[in-house]
Amino acid sequence: MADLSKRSPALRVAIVGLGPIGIKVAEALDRGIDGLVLSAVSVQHPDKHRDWLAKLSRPPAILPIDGLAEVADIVIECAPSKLVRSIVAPFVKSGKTAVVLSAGALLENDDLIDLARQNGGQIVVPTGALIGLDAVTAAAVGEITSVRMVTRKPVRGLAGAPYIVENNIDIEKITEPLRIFEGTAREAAKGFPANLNVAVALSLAGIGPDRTRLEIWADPALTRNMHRVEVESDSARFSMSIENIPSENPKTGRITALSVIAWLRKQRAALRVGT
Ligand SMILES: NC(=O)C1=CN([C@@H]2O[C@H](COP(=O)(O)OP(=O)(O)OC[C@H]3O[C@@H](n4cnc5c(N)ncnc54)[C@H](OP(=O)(O)O)[C@@H]3O)[C@@H](O)[C@H]2O)C=CC1
Ligand SMILES: O=C([O-])CC(=O)C(=O)O
Repeated sequence: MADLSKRSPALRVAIVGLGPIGIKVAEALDRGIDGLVLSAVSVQHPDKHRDWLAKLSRPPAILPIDGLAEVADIVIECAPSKLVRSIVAPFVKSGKTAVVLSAGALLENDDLIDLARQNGGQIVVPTGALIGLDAVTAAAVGEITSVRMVTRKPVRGLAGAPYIVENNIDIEKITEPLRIFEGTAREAAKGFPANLNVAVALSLAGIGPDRTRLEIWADPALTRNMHRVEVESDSARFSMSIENIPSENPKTGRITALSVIAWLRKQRAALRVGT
């Protein structure tokens, strides 16, 4: 039988944003993840979510973002990228953990990483909609010579991106696959802030946002968001690809929420697999 006296108190988790990612993570926490409890959520329109939240077995508090650090040890950011700073700073400043899905925003707010370092906090970028960041971080312990990613998305998954608007690309009129972007992960984060967090996560795991190269294709025949990554290093050469089924938000792959749930399950697990 488990010796209950050896158990640490439950880690309190807060979620910002109840879009497709936040809802799935909240449901998983409410069903039960060993040693974790959902203490609070923050949303833009609380009235839209009140009924749903009341049906959870342990409804969390609905709080403004600046009230979360008082009631939680971990915050999961699954909200618009402009909110990353206001969500992450209070947690890492008090030595706590912030899980960031809008990874692109970390490039313009990289002082948050110093803030975490100085205060014993931690910023976690989960694998999210991508694949194989464990292999990329392992290869980066040695020397990586190149990381290339090719993303292919249905037109719906790219609509509204600033790069498309600024360059007057009429993606609705595309009838065959078209390469609409070629550049670095840093450039992609600016041009596609809600569509290419994965490229930034890959760059942070490997050789950084200025050396990670990316192509983006709009493909009207696709129904899935596809990412193919190729890595050359002094320990291994590998390529990986993933075909993501979109969630209710066509920009967000279903697997993203599952990646966060998998990370949460590891926090108090007796066996952790993968780095
Ligand atoms: N790293 C990765 O692999 C991936 C990252 N992402 C990123 O994850 C993030 C979340 O995506 P997704 O789940 O699709 O979310 P959505 O974009 O569909 O929803 C955003 C949520 O944020 C909430 N929100 C907006 N403004 C505020 C505010 N001021 N205060 C509190 N909450 C607010 C909204 O509240 P309300 O419902 O009340 O309007 C909504 O619930 C996005 O930035 C996306 O780009 C997505 C896929 C993969
Ligand atoms: O990176 C993102 O923000 C989303 C993405 O590509 C995906 O879900 O496949």
